[in-house]
Amino acid sequence: MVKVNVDMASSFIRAVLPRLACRHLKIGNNCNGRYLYGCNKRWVSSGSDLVQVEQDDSDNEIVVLKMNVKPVNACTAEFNNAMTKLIKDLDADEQSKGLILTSTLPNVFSAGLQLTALHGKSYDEIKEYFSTFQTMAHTLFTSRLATVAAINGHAIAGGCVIALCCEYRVMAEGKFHNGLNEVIVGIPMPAWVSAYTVYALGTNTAEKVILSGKKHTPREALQVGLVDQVVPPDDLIQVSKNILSDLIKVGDYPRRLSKERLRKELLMFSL
Ligand SMILES: CCCCC/C=C/C(=O)SCCNC(=O)CCNC(=O)[C@H](O)C(C)(C)COP(=O)(O)OP(=O)(O)OC[C@H]1O[C@@H](n2cnc3c(N)ncnc32)[C@H](O)[C@@H]1OP(=O)(O)O
Repeated sequence: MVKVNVDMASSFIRAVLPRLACRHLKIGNNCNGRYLYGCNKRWVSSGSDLVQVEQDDSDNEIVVLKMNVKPVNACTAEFNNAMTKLIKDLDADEQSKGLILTSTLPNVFSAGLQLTALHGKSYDEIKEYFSTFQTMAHTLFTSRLATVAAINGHAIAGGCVIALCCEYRVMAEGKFHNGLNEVIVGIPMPAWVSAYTVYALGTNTAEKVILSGKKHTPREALQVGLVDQVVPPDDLIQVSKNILSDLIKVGDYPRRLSKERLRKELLMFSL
């Protein structure tokens, strides 16, 4: 489990918990299902239905992961752990080449951290919860698989971070927002999230995006580079599949090693 920066956790607790005390958020939590895919020789499962797994091609090369934490895909600890397990299992499965990350919910990709997980919790419990999110993000960011985020709705704060961990981001047109609003909700941005954002957007734009806390429309998100493409909602998955197919055409070994080399300089923020 990765360590969470103590200053960040403590500022978060001071800044945000009083506001949370005023809200009573509820969240759905389904933990019964198991999702199998592929032929008899292999299977991957999150051990829960918080993430649904779909195989997408006869060669078992592409997997679609659908976040499924009603009502807004807030990242519960259970969800973070399920995602981490799934991505690690896929990484270990040589047949798997790429994954598309999307959501089962019609208008929300992810609302980020589960704010209710922080209310009334001890400092150590909050640190532990943060580390489940960071471990999940780190696992996705460093996955050997080609990764595409198919953003089918709002991607806020941690939801935007999950998308930034992917190599390519496609967003559906619509009345959705995409952004890093941490400073608005009172969270000093953790260094590792800033580093991932700089990696995706470049320093100057990342600074503007992070310090403004602005929530962008899909078109605005495209302009600042939070997403690479905006498409009609009905085309989202097919476009994502086409992109992923192109990404995995490249020889697996050179691609894998190059991705590792490109991203490894950021690992210091994640260990
Ligand atoms: C380890 C450090 C990482 C640091 C970086 C990450 C930080 C974070 O992620 S902080 C989280 C910041 N997230 C947000 O500010 C998003 C807040 N939510 C929204 O803006 C909206 O809910 C929405 C745009 C995502 C969806 O809007 P809408 O479809 O209108 O749904 P509602 O607002 O009515 O929400 C439905 C339901 O869900 C509850 N809820 C919303 N967000 C969260 C959340 N993040 N955690 C837990 N619960 C959440 C909301 O309260 C509603 O509950 P009920 O009133 O009980 O129906």
